[in-house]
Amino acid sequence: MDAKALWQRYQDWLYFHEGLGLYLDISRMRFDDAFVESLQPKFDKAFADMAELEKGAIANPDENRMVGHYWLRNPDLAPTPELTQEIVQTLEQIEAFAEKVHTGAIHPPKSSRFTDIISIGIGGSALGPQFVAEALAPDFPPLKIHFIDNSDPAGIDRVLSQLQNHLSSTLVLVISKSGGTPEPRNGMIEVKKAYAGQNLEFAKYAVAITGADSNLDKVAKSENWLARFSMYDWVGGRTSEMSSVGLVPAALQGIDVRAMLDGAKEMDDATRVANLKNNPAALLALAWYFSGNGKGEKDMVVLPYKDSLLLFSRYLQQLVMESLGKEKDLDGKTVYQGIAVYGNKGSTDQHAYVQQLREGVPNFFATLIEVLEDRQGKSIEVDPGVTSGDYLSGFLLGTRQALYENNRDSITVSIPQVNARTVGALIALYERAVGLYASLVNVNAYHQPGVEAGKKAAAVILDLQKRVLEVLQKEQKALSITEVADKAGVADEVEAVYKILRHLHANNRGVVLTGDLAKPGSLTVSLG
Ligand SMILES: O=P(O)(O)OC[C@H]1O[C@](O)(CO)[C@@H](O)[C@@H]1O
Repeated sequence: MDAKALWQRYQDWLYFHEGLGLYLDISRMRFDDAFVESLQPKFDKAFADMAELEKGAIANPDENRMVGHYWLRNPDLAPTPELTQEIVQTLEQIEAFAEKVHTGAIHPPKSSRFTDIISIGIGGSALGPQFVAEALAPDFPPLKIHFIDNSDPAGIDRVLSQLQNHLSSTLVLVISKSGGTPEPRNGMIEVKKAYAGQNLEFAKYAVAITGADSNLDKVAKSENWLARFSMYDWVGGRTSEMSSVGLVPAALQGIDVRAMLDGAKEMDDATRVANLKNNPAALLALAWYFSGNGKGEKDMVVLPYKDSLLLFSRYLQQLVMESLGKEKDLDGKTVYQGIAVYGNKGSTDQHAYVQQLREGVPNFFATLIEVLEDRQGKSIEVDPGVTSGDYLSGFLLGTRQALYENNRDSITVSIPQVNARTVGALIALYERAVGLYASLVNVNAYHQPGVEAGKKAAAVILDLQKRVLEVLQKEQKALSITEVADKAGVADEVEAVYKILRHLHANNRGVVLTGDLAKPGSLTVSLG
């Protein structure tokens, strides 16, 4: 296409949301009108599915659940007055709690103010709060947030050692929708121990954000924790940023949660429009479908050209991949769906993997996130008439152009600045795009059977460890790895047995491996 035709295509396909000042440009995706027409029936169905979902249909049939994250930013849409009231009241409770913490009306036993937060959670109970903190927390927040999002002992130690002199003024948020996920449970137990080590009564510092009557809720209730906020079963983990999961940490950090909800609501209104060209989420879904042939054949590379949006790509990775990455479609047919998402930030990645994007295997499409405002206030010139922001903008435009010239497609999303409204809008835009795309490819976007399978597999290994230790205790003599596996009744699992023993050995857990480490089959193991 010549420059004039491209300029025309740009204008033909440009979507602009006036209230949010948000642009979406899919002109550099090479679909044609016939393709768009061919998808129209699928879109008609996707819009109808979405309307049903918003009305409270069981949109997650496997878990027999409604999917209601849209009601969080427009409670009047909730299917019953009780739900509407609950959403409104929870928001008020969150704001009142944050206000009391900020003024010191709620304070720790040995200090007049809380100064820090440890947020313990994983997946959707961490990624949204992390993204929003990075994007929106003020430079000097009323409370500084720290995250524990793994069962990594060294990672937990790092957070605790940074806070060792401030634990007495650190609030702990334990966030888990199910209240039974092992990683946050482990994090909570370790953090609790650290508080006990400083003679601090954990319950006076701890806040639970979890489903009513979950294990976590029961613990928090019986130990009389400082506060409990409930998480609804009709909000999925990866779409929970605008529920108490995201709003409690955001409000505590002084982020304008109402503005975030407003931005999301405005975007929801725009993405509810049952007209492809006037609906930015539908345009995104169209572009994804085109690029990957409706089968995820191309990866989505997300490049936000703004440091504060660094974690957007990681946030989207869960939202897109956990929602769309499914073996079976809604009719039970094996489809292996999904779209792989990765990314970091532009223009930094120019000096990392963009080399491959520009010249290497063309198995992706890029999404460039542009922020029109360079910084708050004036910029100095780094060259005559040129600012750092001009460079960043130039790198973005240059990358988009170079990719296109080498037959690599891209989408550009532009927002006026990074603020609570635009961040809320971005989250809502992608939530809806994922929902629509899921309808186009006929998968359930709201369950995660693969993750459950992974959790079960980990439990099997922990059970194996128990049996292996029992054998060693009973035998009280050196054994080969094969003998341990045989005696534990798991001859088929000899390799897993070896790895468990190696891990215990490496951590001085009373297991000693003797022999040539390069030849695992020759090792003997004993308790030492
Ligand atoms: O909030 P929970 O129940 O601890 O779950 C954490 C995460 O685990 C998953 O269920 C599976 O990874 C995610 O969907 C969820 O965000």
